Amino acid sequence: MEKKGDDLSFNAAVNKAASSIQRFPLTEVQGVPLRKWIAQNWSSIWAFCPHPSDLLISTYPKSGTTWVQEIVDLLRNNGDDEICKRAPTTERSPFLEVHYPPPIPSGLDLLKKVKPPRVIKTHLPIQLVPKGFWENKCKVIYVARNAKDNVISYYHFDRMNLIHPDPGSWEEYLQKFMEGKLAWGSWYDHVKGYWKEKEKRNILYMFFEDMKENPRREILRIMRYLDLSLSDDIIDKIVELTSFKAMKNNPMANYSTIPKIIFDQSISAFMRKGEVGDWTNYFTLAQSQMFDEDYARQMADVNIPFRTSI
Ligand SMILES: Nc1ncnc2c1ncn2[C@@H]1O[C@H](COP(=O)(O)OS(=O)(=O)O)[C@@H](OP(=O)(O)O)[C@H]1O
Repeated sequence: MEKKGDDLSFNAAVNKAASSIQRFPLTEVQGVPLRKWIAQNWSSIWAFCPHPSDLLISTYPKSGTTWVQEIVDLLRNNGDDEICKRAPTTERSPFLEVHYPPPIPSGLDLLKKVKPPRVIKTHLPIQLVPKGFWENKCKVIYVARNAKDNVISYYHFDRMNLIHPDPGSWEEYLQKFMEGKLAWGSWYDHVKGYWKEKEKRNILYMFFEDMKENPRREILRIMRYLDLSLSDDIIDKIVELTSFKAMKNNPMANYSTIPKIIFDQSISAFMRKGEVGDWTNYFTLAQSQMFDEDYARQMADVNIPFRTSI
């Protein structure tokens, strides 16, 4: 594995790797399309063994990962926003599988710099999560978002994320989502995989829509799952600090530290809208009907209570 990146700041390392940064096609790992650098480093990712005290936050991309990462960091630090501004999300809560061209540090490099109990982000579907998480009985928070808003958010993200394949037209993109061809594969398999295992593996399964509807209630759910106990005043403060507006304006949470040659936020902001129901601004009636029919087929074996409006 590339080690040189450890001593370089992220931006300096990105500059060094600039000529290798481009929109590459995805590469499959066990049938799941992933970024090529992740696929190339798959054996070291699969071999990663967490500490039993580590917490995994898992999501299909664009489901509310960053939001829950911020909530967890604040809960673990008693609502102290100064401590939670010590570093960007990417360093406070490293992204397990992420790899870039060298010398940019990988998620595994960043994880080595943080002492357990760590908060680890992943987008891996459940069958690709390294076995050590289950063997060590790590806690896992899974966040799911309704498919229609999820694909809209992902479409805008792929427009500005210059290391993902070009999203093409919205029409084409929607098709790729339904066929499981976007990075990290099928949304349908992802949300179902964790849903079916949630009791057996003690996974806290959350919904983006519930968090929008009643953030306080959902923050308390996370607090209890983490065996923490914070005062009402501190919970109120965390609700405020993790509002969409506060996080959009927080440089340590809004991904503004990622250089423009990777995330070009002049195309679309990482903290874009943060709403439920934005899909109605994009899906035509025909697309919505076609999507719903396909959704019913792909989700026929489960009954996950997704809401496309609140
Ligand atoms: N605090 C808060 N409140 C409401 N919404 C929020 C919040 N933080 C992030 N977001 C929205 O979540 C979307 C980004 O998802 P992720 O953090 O999962 O992205 S990533 O997969 O880690 O790249 C993205 O959704 P869209 O705005 O719909 O694109 C973010 O705006």
